[in-house]
Amino acid sequence: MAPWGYEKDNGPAHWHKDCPIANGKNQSPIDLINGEVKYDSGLKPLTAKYVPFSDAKFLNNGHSVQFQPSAGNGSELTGGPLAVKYNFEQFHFHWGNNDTEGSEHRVDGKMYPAELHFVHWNSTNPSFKDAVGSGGPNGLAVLGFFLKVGAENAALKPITDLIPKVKDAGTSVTVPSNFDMQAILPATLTDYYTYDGSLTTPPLAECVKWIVFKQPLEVSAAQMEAFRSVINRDGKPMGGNYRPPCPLHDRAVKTSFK
Ligand SMILES: O=C(O)Cc1ccc(OCc2ccccc2)cc1
Ligand SMILES: [Zn+2]
Repeated sequence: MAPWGYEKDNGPAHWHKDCPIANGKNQSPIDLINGEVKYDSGLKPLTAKYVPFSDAKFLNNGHSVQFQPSAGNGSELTGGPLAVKYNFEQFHFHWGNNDTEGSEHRVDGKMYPAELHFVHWNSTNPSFKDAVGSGGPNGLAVLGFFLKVGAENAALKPITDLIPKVKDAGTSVTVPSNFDMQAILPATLTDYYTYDGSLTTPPLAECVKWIVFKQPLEVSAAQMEAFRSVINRDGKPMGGNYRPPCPLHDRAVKTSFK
């Protein structure tokens, strides 16, 4: 199979051939149906402590644009449904070619124009890749933020301003060391959905504690257009780099809010 992607000939319907877990019972993303979620008063806010990175790249890997530090620097996530500390690994985006599509998770069937994922790995493992292969749903913790079109997002502007420099697959650029990743996050990380799931791209490992925030972040129309100018490995617009929702099977989706 050609390297996986989101086109007709290599998209989500093909992924099971290389990754049979694609048809597993704990796959992501899912449609978050408010009538079927269960409030859990034990779900406390999350705490993300992000330290500015001195050496990080913003890159186009052919299927997303991704902020990737060269090494850990003590940036970590704790609290919420998490039993231990998770180390920050990377963040990346999924988006559509118009404002009616683009997010991976959906809420009562509604898609947002984009979704931002902050990926963290369970610090009881020696590395990110070990955490992916550690078995069970506690290897990674991914924070999902829906993006909707509205005011310009000043915290994401240093990143969206770099997009023209990574228009083509395989390109990357150094991110200025004064980039403040913490500023992207809302002040309090309180209202979220959480469930056990998987990577939403191959290898589709079922190793993820998903934490999807109810409140979307806003980005301007110009910032959305910047994402839509990105080109994938086949020279086509990368927009549409989202996997459709997967069956919930017998999983529960819990909420930290009523
Ligand atoms: O945020 C997501 O879409 C989930 C997700 C998180 C991490 C991820 O890493 C891909 C990867 C996993 C193992 C080895 C190499 C690369 C792939 C998908
Ligand atoms: Zn993602």
